[in-house]
Amino acid sequence: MASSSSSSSSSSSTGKKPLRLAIIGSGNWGSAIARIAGNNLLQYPDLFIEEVRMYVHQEEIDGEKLTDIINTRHENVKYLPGIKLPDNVKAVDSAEEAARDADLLIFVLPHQFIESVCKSLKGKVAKNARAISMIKGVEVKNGKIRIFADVIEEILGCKCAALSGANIANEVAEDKFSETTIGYRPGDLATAERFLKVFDTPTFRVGLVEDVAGVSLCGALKNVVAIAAGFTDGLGWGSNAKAAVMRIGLMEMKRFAEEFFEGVKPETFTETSAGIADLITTCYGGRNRKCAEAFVTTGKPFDVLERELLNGQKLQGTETAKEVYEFLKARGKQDEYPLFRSVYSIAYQGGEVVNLTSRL
Ligand SMILES: NC(=O)C1=CN([C@@H]2O[C@H](COP(=O)(O)OP(=O)(O)OC[C@H]3O[C@@H](n4cnc5c(N)ncnc54)[C@H](O)[C@@H]3O)[C@@H](O)[C@H]2O)C=CC1
Ligand SMILES: O=C(CO)COP(=O)(O)O
Repeated sequence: MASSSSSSSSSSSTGKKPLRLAIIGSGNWGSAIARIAGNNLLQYPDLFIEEVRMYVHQEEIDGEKLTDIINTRHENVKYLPGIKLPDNVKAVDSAEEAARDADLLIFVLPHQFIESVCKSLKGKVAKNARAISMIKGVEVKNGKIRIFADVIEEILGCKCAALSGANIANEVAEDKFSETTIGYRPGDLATAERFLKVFDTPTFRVGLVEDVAGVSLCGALKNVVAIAAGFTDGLGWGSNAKAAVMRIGLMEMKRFAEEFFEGVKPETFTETSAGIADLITTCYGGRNRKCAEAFVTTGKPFDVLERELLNGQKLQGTETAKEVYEFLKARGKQDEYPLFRSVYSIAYQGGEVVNLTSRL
């Protein structure tokens, strides 16, 4: 596993044109990452074009367009309030405009929107551009499962890495210390190192691992475990129960990845920020945990809780629980993943939450 580094080579010394960065997404995490990327680009003027265009799914807030608010007040008042974005981050309301002439693309949208946004970019991104997926989710379609780095690669035709880690967006935005992990394709360390320059700061330390699928699956599957952790909180079951759910959840995550994806490295799950560290932070401080706790204490369904508690931000864990369950059921394997199965049953089939651990 490579660790974080900061090489000082510049494009002027290599005679290359500076690279244009685009950010496709501007939610809670998208905005936190725009702050880091915008600031970092200014440190490498020979390597990167200063302006970074950020795609904003347009909406009006008190009669004003969100893009106008971001471009004038330099704050995403809805999804990351109270945090100043650098002036070189320019909000645009079309993914196509954000991606125009981009050499590096960051995909950071809730997973349910990625396919339609990528399709709007089909044929409009250079084949030698490089992308990175920060999406925590999987696509399940026609009985097949794919990580979003693969979806992006297939639709756009350019190579795609993945970034995931123990990264509660608000903490990262406040420069509280975090680590993260970039997973890169075999032999493509160069792309990872380029993105490392975009993201690495003294308080946001980037590690590298040659494992796009492992990094992506950690990010997606830990959200299902976080729902279970939230259930234990709602039940008032205490720390031991939550730790048990997290341990069993980590085992199911790892086994699922090894069973259905080739080349996944076990140590991605146990040694990186994308693995065990993200599982811990999400089970203690994330939105999935929070809504699952409220599901138990209020009896309200998840879609209502998402609207009431998250102010437009999106839950990923419930959708992923459903997608993973459907994928497993199609193979008759749902009973081999009892925690994943219990989360699905409680969230979607009216299963009793007190039975969360009865099959484990
Ligand atoms: N928020 C966090 O702490 C972290 C989130 N992530 C992951 O990053 C990804 C993006 O998450 P966030 O930036 O937090 O998003 P978010 O949860 O804040 O979602 C809201 C975003 O979705 C956009 N949106 C709503 N409807 C849309 C549509 N029809 N088409 C396109 N966009 C639409 C909204 O405009 C807004 O930008 C997710 O997969 C999440 O799991 C990863 C690490 C940390
Ligand atoms: O992925 C996250 C932290 O790394 C955020 O998790 P939630 O989506 O549960 O808030």
